[in-house]
Amino acid sequence: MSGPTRRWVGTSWKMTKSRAEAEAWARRVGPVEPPVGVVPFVMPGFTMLDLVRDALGTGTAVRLGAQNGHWADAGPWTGEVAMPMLVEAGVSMVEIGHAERRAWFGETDHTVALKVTSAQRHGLIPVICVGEPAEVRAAGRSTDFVIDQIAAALADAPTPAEAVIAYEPVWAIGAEGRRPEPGELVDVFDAVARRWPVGEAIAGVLYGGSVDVDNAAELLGVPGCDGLFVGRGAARAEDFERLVEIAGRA
Ligand SMILES: O=C(CO)COP(=O)(O)O
Repeated sequence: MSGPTRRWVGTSWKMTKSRAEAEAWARRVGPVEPPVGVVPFVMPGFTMLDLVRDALGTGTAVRLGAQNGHWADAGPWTGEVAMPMLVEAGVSMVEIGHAERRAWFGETDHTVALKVTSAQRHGLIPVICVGEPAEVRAAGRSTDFVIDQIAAALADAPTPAEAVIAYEPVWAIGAEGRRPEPGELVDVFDAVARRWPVGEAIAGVLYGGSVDVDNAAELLGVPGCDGLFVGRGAARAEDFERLVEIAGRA
């Protein structure tokens, strides 16, 4: 996965959207031709993966992702979805270790590492979510915290160069989150870029947390930021399209 640096623009719908809403979004976004080097992706809920895949259409530039996947290939894991199942559904990327999953569903650095390994064994690009809580930032330990999370996630990765990192500080995510000043992100992006150079050791480092069409360009301007991972700010198809355009100019 070497070559020119890419710009990734992705959205996770988390636990939102009806099938009708999902289909309308995907039908509109599917035919979009992104600017050269921009890689759009969407991560719907599991029950909508086939629907969204079909609504995006064959030949779409938009990659399909899932919001989670289990580390075992199959077995007695009630309620879980295995990476081979995602592959069968047409998924090419899988989100791993989102802050909400770490906070509510017991995800740890260990389970994140297991999932990264499984995703890569099955040819999926893991989107590894990392980010410090507010108290860690207040204590001035953001960079060390994030570096440790990434190192743990990649500890057993068969091909670390084909992993995407999403830096999503916990304090910036969701309706309760605080919009970051780009300057607040510089140190973390700088430290990650030094340790895992893009194109060599990692496929891209994205920023996520309270991104929208108004702050996208300035966030993409943070050195080492290779893209955006967006929740609420990309829920509307037209906003996602704008974000893809903005990434093309950044
Ligand atoms: O968690 C996020 C993306 O995974 C970010 O969510 P928001 O963009 O809604 O803050």
